[in-house]
Amino acid sequence: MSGILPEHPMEFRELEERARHAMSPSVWSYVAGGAGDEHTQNANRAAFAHWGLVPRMLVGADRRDLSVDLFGLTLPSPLFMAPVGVLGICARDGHGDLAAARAAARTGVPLVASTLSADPLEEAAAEFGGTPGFFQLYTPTDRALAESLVHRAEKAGYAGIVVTLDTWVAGWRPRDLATSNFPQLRGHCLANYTSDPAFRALLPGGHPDDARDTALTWARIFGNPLTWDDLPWLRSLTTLPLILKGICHPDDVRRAKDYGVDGIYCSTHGGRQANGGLPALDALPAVVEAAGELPVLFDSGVRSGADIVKALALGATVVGVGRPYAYGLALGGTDGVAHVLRALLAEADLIMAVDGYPTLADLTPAALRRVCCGTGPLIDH
Ligand SMILES: Cc1cc2nc3c(=O)[nH]c(=O)nc-3n(C[C@H](O)[C@H](O)[C@H](O)COP(=O)(O)O)c2cc1C
Ligand SMILES: O=C(O)C(=O)c1ccccc1
Repeated sequence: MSGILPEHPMEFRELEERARHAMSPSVWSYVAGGAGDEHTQNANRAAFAHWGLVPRMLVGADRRDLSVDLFGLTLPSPLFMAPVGVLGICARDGHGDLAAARAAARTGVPLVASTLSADPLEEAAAEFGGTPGFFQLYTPTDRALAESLVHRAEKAGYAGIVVTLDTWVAGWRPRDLATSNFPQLRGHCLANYTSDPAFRALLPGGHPDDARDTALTWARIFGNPLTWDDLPWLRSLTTLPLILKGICHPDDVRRAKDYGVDGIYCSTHGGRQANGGLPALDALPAVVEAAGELPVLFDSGVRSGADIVKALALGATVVGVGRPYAYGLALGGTDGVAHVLRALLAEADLIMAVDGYPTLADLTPAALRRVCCGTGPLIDH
């Protein structure tokens, strides 16, 4: 604050605005957009304004500890990068997965690497440095391919497998429909498939040289409408921590526990999949209660350090962001991602200092009050 201006935006609004100009219109509308009229996407954000942290004084919060234990790992902070399947096309050089992985190495903020990536999962893992990484699985209909992806992630050193359940079919996305634009159908971000022998075996010629064949084969096998009956098979694939993403109902949490999963990931996919749903933050308390000892990962609508603190107080073990770091990536590659993550963490840390909650253990629901009307509409553009 002594006169040197920051290179990257300090406010989410400006980050979003500048990212919009840095990205091509089709990438922008895919990343920024959501399902239907984006009511749920915006409600995800607005839900945070319905909670207020109650300041406590004379606590002596001059030192804070934001570290957290997750699956036996000690993370320096409770923030993570949610899986974003098009990081490759968000980055100017086409290697957004590597850039995000390098930002993870630099900040200690783990990346949940998407199945849909421009850089194969092994190459991303090689950039993690000492920071653990997680692999997000879109379970294909082809079981041999699912097994291959999980075993590759194990071999590459990933610390856990996140299985996304809410996206075996793409939601109703007017922005993408209006522009007839779906990146993977244009062959983007399929490196984990094209590098996999089990996927290659499904291609007409056994080789991914024909982009159209590759995209069509991908579209045919991408989405597996899993049921609870598939859970023993999924569980049998790995001894790594298994986390289910997209869980918002306490009964689903209890059932997942019965099948031996290690973590619950409460999310509404950033409002990209189903419109008209409840905000993820409103689902969180019941999910946390049902999860008991199991860690709860949370995302959807987090745009500030204050949002992180509120989600933690409502019981999240760790809190993820999606679009914000994708925007940082579009603006400034690894530096841009690290900037976004550090700004979020610095704000969370300062709020914990000023409001007198020096450790994560101090952040409980008792630190929050329900606020009647919030601050009016918050809209992602
Ligand atoms: C462009 C984009 C691509 C995404 N791709 C994936 C993905 O490949 N796998 C997945 O599980 N979730 C994916 N998500 C959902 C995110 O993991 C996360 O749930 C969501 O972005 C959180 O909401 P936020 O953007 O409001 O932070 C994607 C989100 C965006 C914005
Ligand atoms: O765009 C997404 O959010 C996403 O993860 C996805 C990936 C493939 C098909 C549909 C949605």
